[in-house]
Amino acid sequence: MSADMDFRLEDIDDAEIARRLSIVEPLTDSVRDLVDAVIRTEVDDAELIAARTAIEAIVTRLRARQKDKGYGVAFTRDFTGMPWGNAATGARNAVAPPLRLSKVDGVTRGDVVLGAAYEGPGGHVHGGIAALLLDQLVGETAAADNMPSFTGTLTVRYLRPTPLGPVTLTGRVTGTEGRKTFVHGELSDADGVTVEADAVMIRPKSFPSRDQISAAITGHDTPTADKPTP
Ligand SMILES: CCCCCCCC/C=C\CCCCCCCC(=O)SCCNC(=O)CCNC(=O)[C@H](O)C(C)(C)COP(=O)(O)OP(=O)(O)OC[C@H]1O[C@@H](n2cnc3c(N)ncnc32)[C@H](O)[C@@H]1OP(=O)(O)O
Repeated sequence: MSADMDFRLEDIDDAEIARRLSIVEPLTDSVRDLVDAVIRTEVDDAELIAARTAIEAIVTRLRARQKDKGYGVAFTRDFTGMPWGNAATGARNAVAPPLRLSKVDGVTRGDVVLGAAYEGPGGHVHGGIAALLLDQLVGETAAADNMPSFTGTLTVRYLRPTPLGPVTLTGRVTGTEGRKTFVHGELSDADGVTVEADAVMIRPKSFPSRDQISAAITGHDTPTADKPTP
């Protein structure tokens, strides 16, 4: 598995990450807004056709220079990950709601608003979207030292329909056994839990160590703690 994974070095510091995010996040937000507008607009056909022409022109401009495949996962020298294409959280991915998770006292938590783009049953969240968010939640909950575990098994129980709107995710580790980490995750609306998940997360035996990734991206044997010169 590791052979296919796209790790690369972005030799930048925190200020440069913040600068890039300040440019791309508003762009991604605009595209997210576009998706929502295309779903909800009631303008006439001529306006829809005009919009399509304008959007196609923008796509052509953006494709003037582009990567061959997905964004991959870039790391800085001090091992800050930049998974900006990630389907649930990616800063450059308008498909991502986007989910932002943080860990406090062993609990991973995040709030996100799910709008029209995430609909399954009318007015309610698509079951696949709930599973996507829970998968990311259990992944980040199991991750240690910025090194991921992969989802081996994700069991999802839909307790009641989740209305579109604000939801909260919480996850906690319930046990470990060798390379396996067991995680429980919940997705809730204002009235309580709507979907819950239990996951077996596995640190693959073939996955490179942090030092090996560092060596691969920097050409050195060990990660350097030094920040690059801006
Ligand atoms: C990516 C780089 C990131 C850098 C990040 C920057 C920082 C970010 C930090 C955090 C981000 C988090 C982002 C999370 C994203 C969401 C998570 C996902 O969506 S992951 C994608 C979906 N999952 C897959 O594609 C797995 C595909 N499957 C595999 O790769 C393998 O099958 C794998 C790793 C699951 C197991 O492979 P083996 O070769 O290591 O496993 P063996 O050695 O056979 O078994 C080890 C133990 O695990 C059990 N096991 C194996 N497969 C299992 C399974 N599918 N379910 C349950 N248990 C399983 C076995 O029974 C064994 O248990 P016994 O030690 O005997 O007790």
